[in-house]
Amino acid sequence: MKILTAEQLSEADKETMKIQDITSEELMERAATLVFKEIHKRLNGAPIPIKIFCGIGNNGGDGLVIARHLIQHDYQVKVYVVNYSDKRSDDFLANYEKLKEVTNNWPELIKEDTRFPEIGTGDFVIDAIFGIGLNRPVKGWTGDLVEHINDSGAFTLAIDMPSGLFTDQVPGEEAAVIEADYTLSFQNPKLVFYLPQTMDYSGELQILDIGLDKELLKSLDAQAFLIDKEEAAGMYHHRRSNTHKGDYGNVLIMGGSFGKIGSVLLTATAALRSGSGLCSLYIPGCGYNIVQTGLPEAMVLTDEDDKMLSAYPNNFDANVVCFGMGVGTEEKTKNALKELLENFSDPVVIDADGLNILSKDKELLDLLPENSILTPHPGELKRLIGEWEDDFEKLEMAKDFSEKYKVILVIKGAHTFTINGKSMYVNNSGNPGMSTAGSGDVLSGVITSFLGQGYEPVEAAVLGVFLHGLSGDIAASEFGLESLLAGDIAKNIGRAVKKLFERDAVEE
Ligand SMILES: NC(=O)C1=CN([C@@H]2O[C@H](COP(=O)(O)OP(=O)(O)OC[C@H]3O[C@@H](n4cnc5c(N)ncnc54)[C@H](O)[C@@H]3O)[C@@H](O)[C@H]2O)[C@@H](O)CC1
Ligand SMILES: Nc1ncnc2c1ncn2[C@@H]1O[C@H](COP(=O)(O)OP(=O)(O)O)[C@@H](O)[C@H]1O
Ligand SMILES: [K+]
Repeated sequence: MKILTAEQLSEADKETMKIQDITSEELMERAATLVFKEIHKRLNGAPIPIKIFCGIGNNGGDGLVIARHLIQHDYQVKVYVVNYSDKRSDDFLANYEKLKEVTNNWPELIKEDTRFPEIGTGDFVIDAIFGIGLNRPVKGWTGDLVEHINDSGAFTLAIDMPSGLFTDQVPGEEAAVIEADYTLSFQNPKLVFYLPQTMDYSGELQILDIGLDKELLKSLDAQAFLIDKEEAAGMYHHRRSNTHKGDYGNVLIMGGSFGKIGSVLLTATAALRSGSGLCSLYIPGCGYNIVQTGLPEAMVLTDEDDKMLSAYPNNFDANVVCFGMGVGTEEKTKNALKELLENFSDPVVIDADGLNILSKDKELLDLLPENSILTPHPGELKRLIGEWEDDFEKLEMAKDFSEKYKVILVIKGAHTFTINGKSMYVNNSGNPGMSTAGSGDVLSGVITSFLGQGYEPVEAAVLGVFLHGLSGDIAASEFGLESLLAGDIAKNIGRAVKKLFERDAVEE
């Protein structure tokens, strides 16, 4: 799904009104009624005190429409109008009048000197204060109200955006932002929902299709693409019957050092579990028995050094090489990487210490074959591209780096970002159980495998990241978050592929 900016979305609102010949009030009614239906589906008439905080713009207008429907369905609703300005929007005013027609319990005005209403932990708060129209940080008494809501401990549902959150910048230290438990956002996801600095504000996310014109949305340039099951399934290459192992790639994984042979074992297991036809490992001598015993399906070549990699096996005919897990950053090992980059012209996958070597000796970056895939976690990324002020700057720096060296960056995290020049792909699978040693090694194996099987490099990265996360989700549902081992992620890749083509109960 496309991630769009606030400007694109409000433009799409306006264009849709023209195309569908509807008023903005009608569009608001449509959007907010969908929100009401979601709430009604879950509350099912429960007599919980509902407190709706409405701004005076169109986000507040949504809040008023939701209030009207809830009142008409006999919910206990109290509406507060947060009077941060006197410039009420037309649709806010229209819906204010409509609300007065269905209740005598009129909205209460909250102004600068008003004592904030008490909010119990058992209340249900609806945040309709600011949406995508936010144009400056929320401070002063409005900020105090936002903090008051956050401190209440009540379940908070944000409409479109948690109030105080911008779509295109981080809120800033002093600014107040609603910490929502759930966000129902309109039409398309927003980038801030997925960035490490801001993702916690939105809580659980649901995107509501409010029926903006499909053709119009198709024509817009995405700020980024959110990758879910549907997008991943579209990238997957089905295996044909009439094939043999030579059709599925011959990958070489160069990794490990004394005490870190397990890492390369994880990568190779993941490559084979992801469908590689042939998988060979190039490791220091000390790992030979370990790997031959641990993974009989793999072939093993050893370096002349017993404890670390010191060379690249130039005579080995692989179609993809992955380098870096557990290798350390010794000079000898740097030479091994240099030899690889000087002798291999197809895309390579570089992870972990391979990245740290590149960071220490940036001249090596110029040797990277075009479309190579680099898979840094944030620490490795910082060493590679330098410090950033905030997540938005990080993404710009990463795009510049990707363009300059013509490589694909896979920035790992709760939502992994794959960056290919100006294009960004945001992963939407995975769970915190995957914050465990070796899960990155598994990811490199999955990506390497897909690259070896002939996927376009960016698809190998994006699909690999998604399946790695989905496999982690399957493993977590079996073992629980705490017990998840990186090896479990590798083992479940096949199940993850199957799941791509299963229909979820809710979709049916
Ligand atoms: N037809 C439409 O355009 C639709 C709009 N919808 C809703 O409309 C929202 C956008 O509405 P608006 O553009 O009216 O904007 P908001 O309701 O988000 O904000 C209202 C106004 O507050 C002012 N403001 C911004 N930051 C402020 C701050 N920190 N302190 C004080 N005042 C501040 C701005 O002048 C802004 O226009 C969406 O998020 C969505 O909820 C939906 O009803 C769907 C249809
Ligand atoms: N909270 C999380 N939610 C989703 N995925 C996660 C989470 N934590 C970690 N991961 C994933 O697990 C992997 C961790 O990689 P990395 O930090 O390199 O681990 P290691 O170096 O131990 O192999 C990445 O693919 C990352 O996206
Ligand atoms: K809001």
